[in-house]
Amino acid sequence: MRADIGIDLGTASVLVYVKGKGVVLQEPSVVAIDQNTNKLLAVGEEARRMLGRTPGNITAIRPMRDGVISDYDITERMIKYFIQKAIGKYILKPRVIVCVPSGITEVEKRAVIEASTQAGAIKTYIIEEPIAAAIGAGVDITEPTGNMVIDIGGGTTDVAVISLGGIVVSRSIKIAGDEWDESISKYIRKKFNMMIGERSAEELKLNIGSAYEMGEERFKEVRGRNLLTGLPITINVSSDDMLQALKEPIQEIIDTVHIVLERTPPELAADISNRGILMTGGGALLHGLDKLISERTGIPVHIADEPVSSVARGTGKALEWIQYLDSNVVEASTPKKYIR
Ligand SMILES: Nc1ncnc2c1ncn2[C@@H]1O[C@H](COP(=O)(O)OP(=O)(O)OP(=O)(O)O)[C@@H](O)[C@H]1O
Repeated sequence: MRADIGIDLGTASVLVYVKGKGVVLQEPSVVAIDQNTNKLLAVGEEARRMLGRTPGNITAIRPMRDGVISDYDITERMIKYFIQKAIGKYILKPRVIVCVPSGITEVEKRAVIEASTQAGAIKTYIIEEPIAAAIGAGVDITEPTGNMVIDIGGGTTDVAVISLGGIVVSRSIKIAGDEWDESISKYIRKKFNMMIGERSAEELKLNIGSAYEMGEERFKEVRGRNLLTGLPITINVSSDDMLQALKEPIQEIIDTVHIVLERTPPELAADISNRGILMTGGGALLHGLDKLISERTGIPVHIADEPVSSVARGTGKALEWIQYLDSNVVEASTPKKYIR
C-alpha cells in the first residue's frame, strides 16, 4: 500500500506524520556531513549533539534557515532519510504534504516541492503553516468565522487570520526562536563580556526565558568563554536578564500581531476578540508570552495543546483529502467534509 505522509519541515525540527499512525518522528533539522567524502554521518538528534563540536572535516549543518531551504542538497538528503526512517523500505513512492511559512515565494515553494520529489515523493503538496497549525489545534477552519493563529517556530513567526478555509490576512517575519537565541547571546556578550554557543543560549531560553516578569526571579548557570581573558568561565544568569534580552524581538512579534489586526475586516476582528487568539509552535511555550500578547491586544490568547506538533498534526489531517487535490497547493476550495 502507498503511504501518505505529512512533513512539518521546520527550521528547528522536522516532524513526520504517517497516515493511520500519527506523528512517528520528531527530530532536530540538523545534518552532519564528512566534508572529505561528502558522506552523511548523522541526521537529527545525533547530528544536533555535534553542533559546534565538530573537527575540521565534519560539519553539522542546519539546512533550513528562516523557514526556507538554505542548503538544497542537504535538505533533500535530510528529507529522504526521514521518509525512510518513518515508513521503512517502500515499493510505492509516498504522497507527501509539506507545510511552509505563509510568506514564502513561488521559487522557495518550488524548491520544497523539488527537494521532496528528489527525496522520493511521487507527488508533493504544499500547505501553509498557519492553516495546518489551526487544523492541528482542532479549529474548524471551514466556518465563515475569523480565527487568528500566531505560529512561532525556530525561523519564522506567522500571524494569520483564517476564515472559510483560507488565509484572509497574514504576515510572516523572520523573527522567532532562533532570533531569540541570538538576542540572548548578544545580551550575554554585552553584559558579561562572555561568548556562549547557540545551544547554551537555547538552554537559557528553555529554562529561564521569559516574556513577562516571573513571580520569583529564577537563575541558571551557563558556561562560555571570557572575551577578555579567552578562558572558560561560568556565570549565573537570571530570568530578569532574559526579559531584557528578549524585549526587542518580542516587541517585533507584538507589532506584527497589531499590523495583522489592523488589516483584518471588522467582522472577523470581532470574531477574534470573542474567540481569542490561538498560539502554536515551540515559541508559544515561552513563559508569559501569552499573557503579554493578551495584555497588549486586549484579546485572550490560548496556547494550543502540544503546540510543537500542531502543524504536523494539521498536515496529517490534510492527508485525509489528499486525493481531492490536483494542484500543489492545499486551497480553500477543498471540500469541507475533508478538512475537519
Ligand atoms: N519551552 C519553550 N520556551 C521557549 N521556546 C521554546 C520552548 N520549547 C521550544 N522552543 C523553541 O521553539 C522553536 C522551535 O519551534 P518549532 O519546532 O515549532 O519550529 P519549526 O517548525 O522547526 O520552525 P519554523 O516553523 O520556523 O520553520 C525553537 O527555537 C525552540 O527553542
